[in-house]
Amino acid sequence: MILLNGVSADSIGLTDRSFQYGDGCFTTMLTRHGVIEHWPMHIERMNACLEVLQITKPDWTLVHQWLLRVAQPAPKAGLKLHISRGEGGRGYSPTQVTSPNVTISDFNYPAHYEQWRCKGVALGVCDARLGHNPLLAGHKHNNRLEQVMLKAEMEQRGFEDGLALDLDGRVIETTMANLFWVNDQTLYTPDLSRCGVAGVMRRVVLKVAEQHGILVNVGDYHLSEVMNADEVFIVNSLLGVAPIRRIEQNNFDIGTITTRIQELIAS
Ligand SMILES: C=C(O[C@@H]1C=C(C(=O)O)C=C[C@H]1N)C(=O)O
Ligand SMILES: Cc1ncc(COP(=O)(O)O)c(C=O)c1O
Repeated sequence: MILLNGVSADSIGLTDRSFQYGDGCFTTMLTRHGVIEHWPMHIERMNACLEVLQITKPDWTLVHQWLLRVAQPAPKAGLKLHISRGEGGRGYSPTQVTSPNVTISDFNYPAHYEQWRCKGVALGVCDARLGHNPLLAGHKHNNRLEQVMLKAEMEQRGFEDGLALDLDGRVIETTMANLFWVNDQTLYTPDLSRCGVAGVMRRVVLKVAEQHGILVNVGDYHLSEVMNADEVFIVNSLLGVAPIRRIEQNNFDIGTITTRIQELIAS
C-alpha cells in the first residue's frame, strides 16, 4: 500500500522536487507486529535533514497515524517514509513550491536478512569512491546515486554488500549499512563528517555500547585497520546487526562482542 499525504496513491507529479532533484529525505524503518522500532530516532534524523534543506516539517503525529495504517501486522516488515519538498519551482529554486509531499509505503521483510544475521555477510571493497560533501554528510537525503552505483558494482562482482571508501581511502560504511569492527575488545566506527549516512541503528549501537561499558572510538581509519580487526559487523534499521565473515579474500570469525551487541539489540 502507498499513501501520498495520507491518501492512497500510485503516482507522483512530474514536477515533484524529489523526482526532479532528489530534493528531500527518507528513512526506512523496521516494524514488529505493526509497531515502528526507534520511531523517535527516525523523526530526529528526518528533522535534522529537513532543517538543513529548509523544508517544512510535517505534523509528526499525523504522519505516525498514516504509517500505522500502512504497516504490515507481520512479526517483521519494512516501512519507507519519503518526504519531498513539494511540486514546482523554476529550476533549482526552492521558492514557489507547494507544501511537502509525504509518501509512505510498506514492504515484506527481506527473508535473507535472518540468514545474514546468523551466518554473516561477504563484502567486497568498492572500486568507486564516495565523494566529500560536508554540507550533506550524515543526512539521509534523497540523492543516493553513489549508493546505487556502488551496489551495482558489488552485484556485478557477486558480493552481498560492499565497503565504501572515501576519496582519500578512509573506510566510511557499506552501500546500505554502517560499519563497526572490534580490536582488543574496543569498538571502532568511522567518523561521518565528510560523507556517509549516520544511521539510526549506528546510533542505537553507540548508545548500547556506552550503557554496557564497551569502549568505542569514532574516527578516521583506513582499510588495513578493518582487515586486521578481530571482528567486523554491519548495522542498519532493517537488518539489525550482521557479522561480516569475509571481506574480499580475508575471512573473519563471528566474535563475542558482535553476538553480545546482537543480543543487547535483539534484532
Ligand atoms: C535503500 C533503502 O533503505 C536503506 C536500505 C536498507 C536495506 O536494504 O536493508 C535498509 C535501510 C536503509 N539503510 C530503501 O529503499 O528503503
Ligand atoms: C548508505 C547507508 N548507510 C547507512 C545506512 C543505515 O541507516 P539506518 O540505520 O538508519 O537504516 C543506510 C540505510 O539507509 C544507508 O543507505
